[in-house]
Amino acid sequence: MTEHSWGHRLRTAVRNRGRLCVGIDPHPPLLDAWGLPRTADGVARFSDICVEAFGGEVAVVKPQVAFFEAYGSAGFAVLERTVAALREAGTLVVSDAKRGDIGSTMSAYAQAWLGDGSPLVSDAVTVSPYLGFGALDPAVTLAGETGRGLFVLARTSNPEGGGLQQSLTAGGPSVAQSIVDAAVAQNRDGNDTIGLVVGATRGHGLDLSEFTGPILAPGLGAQGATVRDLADIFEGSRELLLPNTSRDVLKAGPTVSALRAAALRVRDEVETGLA
Ligand SMILES: O=C(O)c1cc(=O)[nH]c(=O)n1[C@@H]1O[C@H](COP(=O)(O)O)[C@@H](O)[C@H]1O
Repeated sequence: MTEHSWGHRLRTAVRNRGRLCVGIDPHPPLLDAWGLPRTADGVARFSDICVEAFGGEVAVVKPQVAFFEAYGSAGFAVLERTVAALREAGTLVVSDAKRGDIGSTMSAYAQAWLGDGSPLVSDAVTVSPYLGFGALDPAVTLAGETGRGLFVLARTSNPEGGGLQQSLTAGGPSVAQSIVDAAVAQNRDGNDTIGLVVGATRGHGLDLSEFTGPILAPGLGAQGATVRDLADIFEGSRELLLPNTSRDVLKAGPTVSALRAAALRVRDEVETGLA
């Protein structure tokens, strides 16, 4: 593993600041609760508060792109500033864009989220493998070259995911397991460029024993998963487990101090529960 690699950068961040990944999801009802307008300016204020509360405090922050995209170019401008400010503060940013397309188009998405000099450049991006894992190749290559990462959806936290993800491929393993296996093969260079998304809301039924990369586990809090569930579900694959929570922390806003305290409390609970 090189010092420049995503796996190395992430391990260092987690060692210094814990493994919790806090989401920035400016849902319209949260804007209301924070006394902010449902406009790009409201999202900007929301994001500034989050940057102040989480930047340099937690290892990883995951802005959910949809809540910015909803306001068009003004929303994207807020997202650009938010991502840059968090990275400037030393927090790793996983942009939750869930991109996935045919290879030639995937290359453009990869440039947008992982390319040096792109206005939206992030440390990692979430991607969907459901156009075929191989279609992600341009993003895999660029991430490897730039020391950035991908989080590939394998077994999602939502109840609707199972029908597709648990169905069996022609070769035998489930669709979700075939994604895990492809990620294991890609990570053989030791850089752990490929992470997986595996929800914390139920048993995943996957064999993760050969997977050494990061596992982003959403579902903690608002979707019902507890720290105890994380410990049970991810027994044996906890080294780079990054539990994600968004609304459960964000509901503590709008003051910076309350928001930061909520994030650090969940972070500490997670550290204790997974020790
Ligand atoms: O890729 C994701 O981050 C993701 C995958 C998944 O399986 N489930 C899931 O909830 N997420 C995201 O994780 C966040 C969860 O938010 P809360 O339910 O508020 O904690 C949202 O931004 C979701 O889009």
